[in-house]
Formats: sequence, C-alpha cells, structure tokens
Amino acid sequence: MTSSFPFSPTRNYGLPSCMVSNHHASDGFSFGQGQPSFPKNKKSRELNIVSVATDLPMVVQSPLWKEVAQEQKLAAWTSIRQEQWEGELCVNGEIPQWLNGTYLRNGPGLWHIGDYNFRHLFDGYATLVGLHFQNGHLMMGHRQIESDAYKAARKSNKLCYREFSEVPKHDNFLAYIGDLANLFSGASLTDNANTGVVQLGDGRVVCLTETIKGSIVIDPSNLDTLGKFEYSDSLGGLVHSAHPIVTQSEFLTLLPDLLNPGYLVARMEPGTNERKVIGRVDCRGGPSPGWVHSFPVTEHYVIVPEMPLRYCAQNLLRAEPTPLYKFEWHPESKAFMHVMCKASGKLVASVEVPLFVTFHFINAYEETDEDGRVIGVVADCCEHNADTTILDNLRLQNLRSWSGEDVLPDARVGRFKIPFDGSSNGELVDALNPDEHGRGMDMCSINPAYLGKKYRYAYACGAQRPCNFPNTLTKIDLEKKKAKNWYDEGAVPSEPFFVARPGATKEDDGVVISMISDKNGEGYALILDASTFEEIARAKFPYGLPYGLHGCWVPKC
Ligand SMILES: CC(=O)/C=C/C=C(C)/C=C/C1=C(C)CCCC1(C)C
Ligand SMILES: CC(/C=C/C=O)=C\C=C\C=O
Ligand SMILES: [Fe+2]
Repeated sequence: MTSSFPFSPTRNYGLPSCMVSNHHASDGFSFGQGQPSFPKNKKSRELNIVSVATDLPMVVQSPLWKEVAQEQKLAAWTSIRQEQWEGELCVNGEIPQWLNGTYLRNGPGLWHIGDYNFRHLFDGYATLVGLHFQNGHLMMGHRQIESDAYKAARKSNKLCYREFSEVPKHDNFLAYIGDLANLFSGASLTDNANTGVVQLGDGRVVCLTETIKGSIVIDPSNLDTLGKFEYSDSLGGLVHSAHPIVTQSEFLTLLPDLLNPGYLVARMEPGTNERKVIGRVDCRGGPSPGWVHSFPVTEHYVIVPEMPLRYCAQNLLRAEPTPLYKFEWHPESKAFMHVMCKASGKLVASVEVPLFVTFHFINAYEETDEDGRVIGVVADCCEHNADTTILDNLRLQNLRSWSGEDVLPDARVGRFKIPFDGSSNGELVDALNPDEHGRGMDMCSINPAYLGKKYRYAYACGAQRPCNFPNTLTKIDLEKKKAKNWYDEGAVPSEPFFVARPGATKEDDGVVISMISDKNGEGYALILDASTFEEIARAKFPYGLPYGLHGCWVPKC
C-alpha cells in the first residue's frame, strides 16, 4: 500500500482540516452531527471491527464504538475508528520554523476483535501516529502496525496470540496443551509491538514491546510496516525490556532470564542485528527476575533494577488474568539495584533498596568526589510508592468508567542513591515534594543530550486531582524541586516528548510535544515551549485518537 504521508514536495495536498466544511466531508466521510469531518482527498480507511475484510467499507460506524462513546466521551480509551488517515492539520499558534522532522508515537489503539473486548490498556493492537513538522506546517497520519497478531486477528476474527492480559480461547483440551507448548517456544506470544518506537543509530525505525518477537521495522515516512526486526544472534529468550537505551552509537537492552533468575545486559551496534552480551547479573531475590519495563544508564554504567514485582511462571500459564497479570508481588524477596560497568561487564555495586514499583526510569548520572572519582550513581524513576495497584487501575473498564472519584494511586519521582563504597544498602527518596505534581507521575522524557548525565529537567504526566489517570503535563525542575503543570480540564495528555532546538545550549531550549484527548471526545496535538512551559501551538485532529504510550523524534535528514 502506498501513502502520501508525510509531505512530499511533488504532491498536492488538500486544505488543512479546519478549512474544510462538512459539505466537503459528505463525499464519503461523514460522522454525523457533532462528529468531526475529514478533509477531502485525505487517505482514510474505516476500521471494520466486526468483519475482517481487507477492503473495508468507508463509513460503517462500529456498534462497539457507539457503546463505548456513550459510556465515556474520551477518545483515549476508545478503539481507533479506522485503520489509517493522513492529512494536513490546521495550526493555531505558531510552530517554530526550526522544528523539522517527524514525531512518531506508538500505543495500543485497538482494543477489540469483532464483539470481543480486551480488558487491559496494554492489550490493544498497535496504532502508530506520526506528526510531521515542516516549515511551520503539520501533517498527521495514523496507521495500524501489521504485526502477525493483528493480521491473524483480522483474518480469523478472533484473538490468536497471547497479549498482555488476553489469552486465546481453546476449542478443546488438545488445543490447550498445544498452546502451552507454544508458550514455552514463544510461538503463542504476541508480536504486537504496541509500546514504543525508536530510531536506531543506522536510521532504521523499530516499534517495540516486551516480547522480543514484537520488534517491528516501520517506514517513518508513511508508517508502513516493513517487517520483523530479526536479531541475528543466538541469545534466545522471549522477553526483554520494552525500553532499550538507544543512541547514535548503540542499542542497550536487558534480557530477563526466567529459568535461571538474572538479567543479561546486551549491546547492539548500529548497522547490525546482533546483540552482544556485556555481562550478566544474578538476581539476589527470588523466585524469578523482577519485571524490567525500562532501566537507566549513566555515561559508564548500566543500572539493572531488581523490582519485587516479579515475572510469575504460574501466572504466565493462566488463561484468566490475575490482578497482577503475568507478575507477582514478592516483598519478602526484597528489592535491589545493580550497577554494571559498560566497558568490562563487571558489577561495581549491588545494593538492597526500599521496595519500589516503577515502569519508567527517567535518567541516571554519576556522582563524583572533588578529585573526579565516581562515588556512586543517582537514578530517578516514576515510582508508584511500592504499590502495584496502578497495574490493575489501567484496566479499560476502570479508565472508561470514571465518575469523579480521586482513584489514581499516588506516585512520585523516586530517586535512588547507590553508593560505590561497598555499602549494602542504597536509598530511595522523593526527588521533589510529590504535591508539586499532584502525586501523579509517569510517562517521562528528558533532553536526550543529557542521557546518563547530571540533568535538571524532566517532563512527565502528573495529576490534577480528583482523577483516575495522570492528566497534566508537568515540567519538573530537579534543582529547584519545583514543577510547572499544564492542564486542560477533563483531558488526557500523552507522554510529553522533548525535542531540542538545533544548536541549543540550554537544557530546556526546545519544545515539548504531546497529543491530547479532550473532554469532548476530540483531540489535538499540543506544542509547548519547553523553557516557559507555555502553549505555542495546537492543531486539532479530525477525530480523537486513542491514548498512546511512547514516541521518538525522527529529524529531517
Ligand atoms: C504496553 C506495555 O507497556 C506492555 C506490554 C506488555 C506486554 C505485551 C507483555 C507481554 C507478555 C506476554 C505476552 C507473555 C510473557 C510476559 C509478558 C512479557 C508480560
Ligand atoms: C500509562 C502508564 C501509567 C500511568 C500511571 O500513572 C504506564 C505505561 C506503561 C507502559 O509503557
Ligand atoms: Fe513504557
């Protein structure tokens, strides 16, 4: 399938969506009263979620979509309404002329097959959204990632692979046994790459999730699925950290070893598909490795977190989800932070730390004494006060049925201090008073030039209470221990993503991009000045988009 996204200088594009009237929209694209209309001549493909034909009718509105819309207006928790769309958006305000490139955002945007509804936010089939900025103009496009899991579901109209919480139903006992065997080989695990997207040092753009097979290469110019990212090494394993550390010169990943509890730290050079092991960390607690959704690095070290929320073999085998899904909370197994030298693979520190729960590390850096010797590392994360309930809070039913109570569990910027003096314990403290950001904290980004280095600013989603989900964009000043919050009543913003101004010397010289689901069921791209944290531009989408998780910036070459 070809696509005209993003701008092509040789093509003509229709008017930006704000300049197209409902009259134009009646040539095939109309969603009735109160619904946004599409601009003419834009590519769109209605997502027929009842049948699975490839050539889908254009304007059939799914009964499921209506049902969900009545319950909750937010598009954030509603399946994407069609497979793809692209077009120019009308910009209110001014996009800086220097902002040239594409912001890609990945996330689970389709939460049903036929009339079967998925349960958890993380189950949805991956929806990629691209915002292409050029000379103050903005094009938007979205497409479904053509994973095997997604294609099989469309073809057979049923769940075919194990997702985060969903397990395919078995017709008989033999099929169940076969599925268990396939679980061990990984064949029944999903490749639904719905968590993040990264650009490797060699330019390839890869969508990722927690399963290794769910690494999928896409074309950032048209959001086409190009194929699997096949690792050419023989490291094996089924799962990895959904957030590798990716720079121009390397790709660092953690591979939990579920059989012999520990983690492999591996590195891949740009231009290759081969991960090479830097070293291994044995778990100090048991019975299995802690969940590693992400991990931090400093300039010279890789930090391996061992969280007491651990993978659970029994829960992996279950057909029905438990409140902690494939994981289990083991406070008795304690929590640890291990620090490995990137160059030698040797462990330089391994300390017990207070119990913690985190999905996302923000950044880490080395602390030195007056002679420049490294005396320890500091690692910051979005920490859920050692409370696992956040995982179950992300069930779609909870997200969709909010009736005004303050049900978002408290979170903070947790700061680990890991000494290199042989101490057996490290500290975990609040990096700032969590009331600064409403005691909500997740979905963070930093200026990538400060990765692994002492830094001052982080951008994340905080909370304005009452709420059931992080609902502010928050700029955190870790030096002044202050936060500045952006809020649109009733809206859900996605991860604030920092893009530096070319040539910038100040850490917060750039913009922050987020996509917002607003209380009317619509949505818009928002651009904030990262320094003042004030809005500089927004651009309305043709319709609200589902919540997205993580993104990356692909600069214009
Ligand atoms: C979207 C997100 O943040 C996390 C997604 C996690 C997924 C898809 C996890 C999948 C898994 C399986 C399908 C079986 C093995 C365990 C586990 C990695 C949790
Ligand atoms: C959206 C989320 C947590 C919100 C909590 O306040 C976590 C997403 C994790 C996966 O990327
Ligand atoms: Fe994540």
